[in-house]
Amino acid sequence: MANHGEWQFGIYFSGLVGEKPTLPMDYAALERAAEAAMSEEVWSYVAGGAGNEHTQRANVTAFERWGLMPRMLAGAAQRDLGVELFGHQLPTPLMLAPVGVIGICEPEGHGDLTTARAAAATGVPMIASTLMQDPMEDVAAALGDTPGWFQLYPPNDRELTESLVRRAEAAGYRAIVITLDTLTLGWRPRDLTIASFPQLTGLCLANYTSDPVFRSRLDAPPEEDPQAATGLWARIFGNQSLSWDDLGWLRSLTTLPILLKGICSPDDARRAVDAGIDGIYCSNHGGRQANGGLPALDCLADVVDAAGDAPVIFDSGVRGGPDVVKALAMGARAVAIGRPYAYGLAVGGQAGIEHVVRSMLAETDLTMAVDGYPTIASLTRDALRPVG
Ligand SMILES: Cc1cc2nc3c(=O)[nH]c(=O)nc-3n(C[C@H](O)[C@H](O)[C@H](O)COP(=O)(O)O)c2cc1C
Ligand SMILES: CCCCCCC(=O)C(=O)O
Repeated sequence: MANHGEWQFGIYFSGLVGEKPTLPMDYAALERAAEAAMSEEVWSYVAGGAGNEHTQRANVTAFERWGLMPRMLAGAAQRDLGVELFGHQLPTPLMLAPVGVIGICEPEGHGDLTTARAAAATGVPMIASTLMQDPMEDVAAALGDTPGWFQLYPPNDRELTESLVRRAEAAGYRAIVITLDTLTLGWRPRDLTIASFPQLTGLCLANYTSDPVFRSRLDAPPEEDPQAATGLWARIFGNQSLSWDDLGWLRSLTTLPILLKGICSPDDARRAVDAGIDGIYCSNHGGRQANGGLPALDCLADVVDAAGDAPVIFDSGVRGGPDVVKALAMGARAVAIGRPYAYGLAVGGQAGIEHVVRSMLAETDLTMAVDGYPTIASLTRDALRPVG
């Protein structure tokens, strides 16, 4: 079992003293290193967002509009970052958001397995995307004891949807995250310019090509006719007619907790909880889908209030420890990162993801130490003030 405590600031820092770090120590440097490490196609796809990327930038700057109120003599010499989620105790509130196509961020093309190994080494749960280069069963095995959740893009084929959910359950994933904000792809000018998207997604269909229902829909096995498999995937991927009426059926497929990802409206959060959904994932997909919308952070507090007792997971724009702390203070139960760990993978493989995760946790821990918040429960909205 890995020493998950390695992220604690004192331990992590002592490992760095006396050595010039070989991996970037701040987000801007990480971005520069990732751009240098990736091909133009991969960089455009991963770093890019919808439209002129206003929402993507606003996701990040929204955190600058909130300041943490430092409290003195608050008993924060020892911190406990543990949180409870669906009956499981997690060592920290950080999670790895689903990043489909992450295999393209490393030359060998097994980025999903590498991510799972980094998750296992750090104890930070991974949310495995439907769009992976390795089947979900292999990724679950690489996670070991570290929790994995399965992110579902519900296809336009009920039998296939059911098969994917049952496989996730059998493989040991502990929750199903249904992404609702990408039933069709957003307007992404960088990808439209480079026209690389079809080739990139065609590489990430392992969960489909390994599925008996998907295979039964093809005249020839995907190994013999990959083009037909990609064509079928393109036809069934997006279920744009999915509606609130389908939630009961999705709920009936599994006893695992179900979360809905892409929820920014408090009305939607309320409706989801009323429909028996167990958790809300407040996110605008890192600004990759709809441009011109609100920064996800601006939606978080209302979504938390509407969700009642249901836990809320947050992502979009989290770039460092203080952002994690602010989202928790707004009421998120856990906070996920997307691009930061994809960049870590590109820059340093498994060690690169671990570095990004441990740095973010060390900075979260240190922020809580310096600002006087010993536990996640001590972080309430009272810890936040609008800047200016
Ligand atoms: C390259 C890339 C691929 C993504 N693929 C998925 C996916 O397969 N499923 C999903 O629900 N979200 C996906 N997302 C969105 C992330 O889960 C997350 O919402 C977003 O990255 C958070 O914003 P951040 O990148 O600013 O941290 C993807 C994001 C990126 C950058
Ligand atoms: C046709 C839609 C593919 C979605 C690919 C993965 C994803 O979510 C992303 O943001 O990119």
